[in-house]
Amino acid sequence: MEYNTLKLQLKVYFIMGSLNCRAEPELVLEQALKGGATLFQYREKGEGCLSPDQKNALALSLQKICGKNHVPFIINDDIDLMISLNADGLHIGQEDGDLNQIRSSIPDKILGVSVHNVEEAEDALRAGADYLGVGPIFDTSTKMDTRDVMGFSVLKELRAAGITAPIVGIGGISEENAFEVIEAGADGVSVISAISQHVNPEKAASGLLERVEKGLESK
Ligand SMILES: Cc1ncsc1CCOP(=O)(O)O
Ligand SMILES: C=C1C=NC(C(F)(F)F)=NC1=N
Ligand SMILES: [Mg+2]
Repeated sequence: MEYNTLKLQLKVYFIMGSLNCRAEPELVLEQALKGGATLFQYREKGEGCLSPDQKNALALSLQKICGKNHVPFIINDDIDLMISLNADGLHIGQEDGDLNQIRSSIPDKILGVSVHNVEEAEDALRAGADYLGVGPIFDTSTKMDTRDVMGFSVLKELRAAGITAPIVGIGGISEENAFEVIEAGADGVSVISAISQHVNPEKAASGLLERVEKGLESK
């Protein structure tokens, strides 16, 4: 997908699985999209996450909600699920398989890769990644096995290295710090709990979008 279109879609990238939600996942997603979330990733991970059948059923239900709202639907890790649902894209980590092989198997899909430094970023882009997920920027209790918290510096380093590809920051991002994440060089913010744990996901999404837009204007 064209860089600029994808950069616009990365503004408020909501990620969620059944474990991350306070309320019913479908309801949380509906509200997040209503509030202005621009992209969605279904990430069913962690202790006690859904069984494959339950996961497939929830994925289908969430995909329909994204379709209704004309927001691309991305699957985390599970390429078979992505293919069986004909989802819009896949997000993978450094240890989720050979990137070149995955890229060639889904040439027309959005492919996102988690990276933690310039070297991983350049490798991912060479292999055909469409966007990079960079983090954890701040402390997070949502994912227990993250790399060390890196702060804004990694975003600045990637841009200083001449990387112009779409980048989204992730990890402990909220309305309070979203502006700085954009200023540091990200095209958007990716959040789980700031929306999924909020009593009003619609308000959470719109607040994040407003801070991201302000950050983009200031660059
Ligand atoms: C999936 C992932 N990758 C790096 S941090 C993280 C969790 C982000 O969750 P939150 O937005 O609640 O900090
Ligand atoms: C671990 C992850 C890191 N980044 C992203 C994204 F925000 F999509 F780039 N998603 C993930 N699941
Ligand atoms: Mg992964």
